[in-house]
Amino acid sequence: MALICVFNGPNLNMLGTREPEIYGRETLKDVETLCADKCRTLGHDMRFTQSNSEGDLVTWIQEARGKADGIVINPAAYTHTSVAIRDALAAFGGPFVEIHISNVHARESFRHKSYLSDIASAVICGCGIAGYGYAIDTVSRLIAKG
Ligand SMILES: O=C1C[C@@](O)(C(=O)O)C[C@@H](O)[C@@H]1O
Repeated sequence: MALICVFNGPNLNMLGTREPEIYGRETLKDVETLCADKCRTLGHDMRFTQSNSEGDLVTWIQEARGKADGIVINPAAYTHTSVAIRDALAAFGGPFVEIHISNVHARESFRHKSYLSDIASAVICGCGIAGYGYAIDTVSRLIAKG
């Protein structure tokens, strides 16, 4: 049994009411339920967290080192700005998948740049919250491969 951490960045606590035409009407609780069901089906433990603070995300990634087997992360706006989150993920050592609910490449040009994508095992975007399930499937497969 593996441990998969699912980390969520700023404003994702407002899912469901935040720009629903872009992010849909499902809440972060719905995302958590989807991820928990997926991890249970695959036989994995899960830690699911959200923070509006960059430092919390960096600390959680550091804490995952040596404890978690893989990470699924939606860094939200920090995707486009954070060298600190990139550095923490580079030091993690295991597979991580970057996920975005919306298709960031079909949006404003500042969202086309990610500080993480080139070191991620995979990047999923534009699939809605279903993308979290695909990300967990991918991380699980990579963990099994070793
Ligand atoms: O907050 C978010 C959410 C997002 O990561 C997504 O899931 O589509 C896309 C980001 O550009 C944005 O800042």
